Amino acid sequence: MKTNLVIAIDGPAASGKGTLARLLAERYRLPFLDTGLSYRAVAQMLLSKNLPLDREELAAEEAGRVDLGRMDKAMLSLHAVGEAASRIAVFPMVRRVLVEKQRAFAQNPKGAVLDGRDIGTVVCPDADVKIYLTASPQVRAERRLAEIEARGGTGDLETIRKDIEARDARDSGRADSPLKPAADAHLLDTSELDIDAAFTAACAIIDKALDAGS
Ligand SMILES: Nc1ncnc2c1ncn2[C@@H]1O[C@H](COP(=O)(O)OP(=O)(O)OP(=O)(O)O)[C@@H](O)[C@H]1O
Ligand SMILES: Nc1ccn([C@@H]2O[C@H](COP(=O)(O)O)[C@@H](O)[C@H]2O)c(=O)n1
Repeated sequence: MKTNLVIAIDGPAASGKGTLARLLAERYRLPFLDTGLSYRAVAQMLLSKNLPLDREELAAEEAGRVDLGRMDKAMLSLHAVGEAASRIAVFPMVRRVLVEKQRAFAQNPKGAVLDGRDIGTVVCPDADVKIYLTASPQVRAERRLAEIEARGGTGDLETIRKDIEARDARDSGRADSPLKPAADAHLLDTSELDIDAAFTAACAIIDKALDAGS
């Protein structure tokens, strides 16, 4: 019987990684880390100090100050912070510092669920189960808009879709740890799956992998 379980969830912007990862962490009673927040935290620190986003050493210095246990999702969820995060995420020095912290989190004796862009490829290449979650850009933009509207905000679907596509292009196109499925990842397209159906499909993938390993 396996006593330690590491689950890696990767995928493009607004594919539902965080939503799924959180549900899986509850289901399998594992600690959960949204690694995107760590890149957002670095960006937020630079923005709040009026520091430029294009200086690798400065960004790496701020990365050293990130405390994974004290990241405030609500504060970091601004669109502008996500954009800035994807700019500093291209820097190898920043990635090195954050990946070390993320790996330490994944070393929890129980295991962990981590979501991001490079979990299955770089942070936890030996994860027990890797899921690459995706959905069409149109569906992702519709979900993002619904989320904004549910919070009382407004947005333009076309603009959101273009932003999502631009973010995906930057994340997939960078030289260090680009967004891509690990060779042994299970692909899960949720374009036509609601949250419950996506969760059920992911649990089936995980339970099958656990059965095969036991
Ligand atoms: N299968 C699904 N069906 C419908 N809505 C979904 C589904 N999965 C996630 N959502 C919704 O889509 C939105 C984006 O999901 P979420 O924030 O989990 O994505 P993400 O991949 O973590 O985003 P980011 O790239 O910003 O980290 C949320 O409003 C969430 O409730
Ligand atoms: N493992 C990761 C996680 C995130 N990033 C970068 O951070 C940006 C913001 O991430 P969100 O998931 O919170 O939207 C994202 O666009 C990536 O550039 C990363 O590089 N690696």
